[in-house]
Amino acid sequence: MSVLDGILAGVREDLAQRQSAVPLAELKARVSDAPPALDPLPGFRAPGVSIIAEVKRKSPSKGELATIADPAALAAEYAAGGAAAISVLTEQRRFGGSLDDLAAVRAEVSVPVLRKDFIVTPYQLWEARAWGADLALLMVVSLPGGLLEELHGLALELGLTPLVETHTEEEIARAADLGAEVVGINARDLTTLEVDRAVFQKLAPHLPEAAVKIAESGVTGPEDVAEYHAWGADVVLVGEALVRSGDPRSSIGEFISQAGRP
Ligand SMILES: O=P(O)(O)OC[C@@H](O)[C@@H](O)c1c[nH]c2ccccc12
Repeated sequence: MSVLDGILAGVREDLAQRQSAVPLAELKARVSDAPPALDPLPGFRAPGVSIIAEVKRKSPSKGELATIADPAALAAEYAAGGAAAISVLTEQRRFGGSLDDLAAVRAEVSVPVLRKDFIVTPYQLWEARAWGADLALLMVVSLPGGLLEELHGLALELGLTPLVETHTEEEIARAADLGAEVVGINARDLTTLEVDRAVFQKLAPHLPEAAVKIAESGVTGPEDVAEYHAWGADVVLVGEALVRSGDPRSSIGEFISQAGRP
């Protein structure tokens, strides 16, 4: 079983528990009372590079990254540093996240918030919207056949901006067929956990010209952000380097200014 298969098995078990605790009707009621979702596109399309800053406690490849007792406070630092959006990992077993983290971050920041999780069912999109997300991650690798189209359509219906994540040329072709407006290339291969930022360099030319292009993973410092930007990234998603930074607010400032330099 690949790493991804193992993660998805745990996701489905945890999902079953949540579904019995919180019926879909309850989520739908919350969604109908929810304020409109925020549009991330203006921030993503701003001149220079934009940063999505991630709240990430741990990962399958590195284990514990940071003790984040107050995700809202961290997200506030990210927003103060100029992050165009905040990514909140909500997968519990491997990443130590939760929907409570999402709700806490939503209550704190006024920039768009991404639910970063292994979303494989409609219920999880209703959860994302009910707990305040403005974007939801759709990983092409875990959405075979018509499921990608189904969830992409539902996300749009709910007012969520889908971030369609790819890692291969074939997956980019599927995202393009979808008409995806926001397409990420994850430098990390989720079946092996290997990270190679050059994957973005190689595949970026295949991204739909009109799409917002997002480079994900493997950033260790400002020079990596500048390189992703030079390779065509409009947006760079950073987790580990920020949760481990002593001063995430100024780290984000460096990422943005360094990439902006000619
Ligand atoms: O910590 P990094 O190397 O900066 O990576 C952040 C982010 O790209 C990564 O957490 C991620 C990208 N796509 C995902 C899908 C599921 C879980 C996690 C991810």
